[in-house]
Amino acid sequence: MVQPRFVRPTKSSPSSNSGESNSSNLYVANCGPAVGLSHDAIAAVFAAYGKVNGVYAADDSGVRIIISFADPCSAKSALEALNGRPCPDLKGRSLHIRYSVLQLPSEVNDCVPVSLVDSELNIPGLFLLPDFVSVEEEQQLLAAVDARPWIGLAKRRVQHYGYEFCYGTRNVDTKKRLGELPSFVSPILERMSLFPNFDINSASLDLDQLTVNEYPSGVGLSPHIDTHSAFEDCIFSLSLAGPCIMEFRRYSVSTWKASSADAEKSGDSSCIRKALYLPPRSMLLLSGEARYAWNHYIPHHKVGKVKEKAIRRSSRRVSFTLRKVRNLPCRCKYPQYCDSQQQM
Ligand SMILES: O=C(O)CCC(=O)C(=O)O
Ligand SMILES: [Fe+2]
Repeated sequence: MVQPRFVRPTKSSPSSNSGESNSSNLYVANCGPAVGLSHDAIAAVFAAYGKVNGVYAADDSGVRIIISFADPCSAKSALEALNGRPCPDLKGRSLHIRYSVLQLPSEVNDCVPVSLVDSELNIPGLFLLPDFVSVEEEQQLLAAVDARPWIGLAKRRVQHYGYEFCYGTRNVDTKKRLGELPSFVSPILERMSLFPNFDINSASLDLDQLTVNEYPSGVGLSPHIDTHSAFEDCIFSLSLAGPCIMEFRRYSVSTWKASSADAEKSGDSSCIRKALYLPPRSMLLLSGEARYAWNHYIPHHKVGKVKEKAIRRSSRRVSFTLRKVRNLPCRCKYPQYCDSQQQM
């Protein structure tokens, strides 16, 4: 079954009025499977306010969920009773609750024209190299990760090497080094200098963190900027097994907190949108402006349109995201998106 998609009501949305809403859906932060609270346990608490149609993961964090009530009055009562207070039946956790609205399929599918080459996007610091690995190397890399244990998230599977990536904080624990990167990525690391115009400081090329993502068809990734304080300038992503469309969004009004999908949900800031087709075996590099100021996003679609042709996602796409963990605060030129440079 396709999971419904929800967004927070915008200020101009007809369903919202000065923070009030007639939505029957609530966005609830600070509870979920990642803190030992099952969707059933959460549903039981909210059911005290009316019929609950469903509980859904709001994102991959495991601590943000959507409660869908049958009736808006139930949502209102639950919000008023539970928001901002410790909930004894949910391990005493304080719930942060807002209204959420169901996104219509037409809104989900409003796609931007998709480019096949990086230069067409005109985003400084974004590069795509097709055929970065051969078909044989692709098979070997897939076999190597398939021989190792996967970690199951709500909609996709992941593996972490070098340092573990924590989805709740979107950061790494620098004290928990898992070890060297596995030897199967060594040939890729040696090839990074193939990127043209490659005058980036070499410290950020000493890559020490690898996240392997396996996306089933139709599964994407919420818009985000990789946390500035977590990783250095260069972020590489190798696509294997299947293609995807990656969208890039630059929001005119944004804060670093907005990068964890909030920018998309808040709806109160306009953005420039561009999209690029990532074929299997290609390597993407996000650096400079592309890395620090643009959200990247993989739409949750099974079929995308590329140059008027429908492109069907294959049964899986596996990506290798290679980054360098940052040990000192970020000093980039984009303080509005930078958690290291926030004014208190
Ligand atoms: O799958 C990809 O290519 C991108 C993954 C990504 O953006 C991330 O792990 O932060
Ligand atoms: Fe990312």
